[in-house]
Amino acid sequence: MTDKIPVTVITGYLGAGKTTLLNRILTEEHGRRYAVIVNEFGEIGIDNDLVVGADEEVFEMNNGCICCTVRGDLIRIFEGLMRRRGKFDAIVVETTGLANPAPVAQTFFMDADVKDAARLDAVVTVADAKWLGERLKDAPEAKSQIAFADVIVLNKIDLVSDEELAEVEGRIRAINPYAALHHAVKSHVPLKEVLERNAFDLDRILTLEPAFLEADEHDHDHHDHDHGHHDHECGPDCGHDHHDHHHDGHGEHHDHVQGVKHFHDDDMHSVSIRHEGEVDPERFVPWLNDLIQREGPDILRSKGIIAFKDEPRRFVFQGVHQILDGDLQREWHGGEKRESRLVFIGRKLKEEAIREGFAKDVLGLG
Ligand SMILES: Nc1nc2c(ncn2[C@@H]2O[C@H](COP(=O)(O)OP(=O)(O)OP(=O)(O)O)[C@@H](O)[C@H]2O)c(=O)[nH]1
Repeated sequence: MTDKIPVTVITGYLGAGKTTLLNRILTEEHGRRYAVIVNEFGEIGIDNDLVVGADEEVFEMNNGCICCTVRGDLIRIFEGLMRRRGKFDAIVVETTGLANPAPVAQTFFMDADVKDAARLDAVVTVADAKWLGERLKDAPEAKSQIAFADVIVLNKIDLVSDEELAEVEGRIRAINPYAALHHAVKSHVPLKEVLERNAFDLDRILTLEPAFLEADEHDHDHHDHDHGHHDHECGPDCGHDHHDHHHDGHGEHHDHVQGVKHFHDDDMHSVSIRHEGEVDPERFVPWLNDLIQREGPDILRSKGIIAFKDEPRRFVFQGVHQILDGDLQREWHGGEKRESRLVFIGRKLKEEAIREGFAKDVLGLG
């Protein structure tokens, strides 16, 4: 797994700050060499001119917005890149003009050659703090981009008040409580928070946000519980769960929970399941496959770490819509609790049915 080239997919709504982030990646001193694939649907290489001072080569995909074309193009470009392996350390795909990052992300699970050579490191969604709230109401693709994210750069915070920021962050968290979230001006985030994070090491995703998970599972309707405090009410020692909240000298905040209001999104949300113990792979795998086949159009992302009976290694899976990928990875450590945790993020998920299915089909209860 480690010798695979990490691929970062940057997505986000029109004008959110993706090119600004890409420029940062290409110009900042980080000692790494990035190959960049820019996705210019129906446009003629405008972004190329905006990518300043890049030593790296920029590959363009000019085509229509159709999944197969995207995959075909990406695979072709990717194969070309792979012939020059050794010239770069990682790949960044910017999906400008492509509302839905699914076909790009799926390529890394579907195509055998691509899968052997590369791994999807993270989907990074750049969001416009000023306009995201509106776009979440009227643009389904803006919502999907939030749901897909492993990392969210909440950009343009210079244009909003603290209250507006708390609101938009709350709305993001209602859809995706799992992504690492960074506030930014001009997409200024420490690049180590965005690139080569191995965000698919699900340990982080499945353990970092317990407060949000609890809230999401049990407290949908209470907008003013513990996490609904405003900044001025909540000092550094207040005891609320601030996670890794810190300043890095540029005014950005990371994984910022403080002051965030809690919302429920009627349309897009997440379901997490935690089973404190092992499961039988003979029961689990068919259940998961069946669920993903049935509900795949609505499940945008699925992720999990599973403790299989009589198996010393952890089974780790992830998926984009119906495309699932999973394998046995490292062994469970001595002190580690053998438990199974799964997360589904999607549209109008049938939460009760998913839970009941897990209890009945996997655990054999009821
Ligand atoms: N006020 C403010 N403007 C910003 C910030 N970040 C980017 N911008 C501006 O927003 C505009 C859009 O930024 P881009 O980086 O081109 O956004 P994009 O997501 O690549 O846009 P498309 O490629 O058109 O989808 C530019 O004029 C940027 O200078 C920010 O944090 N604050």
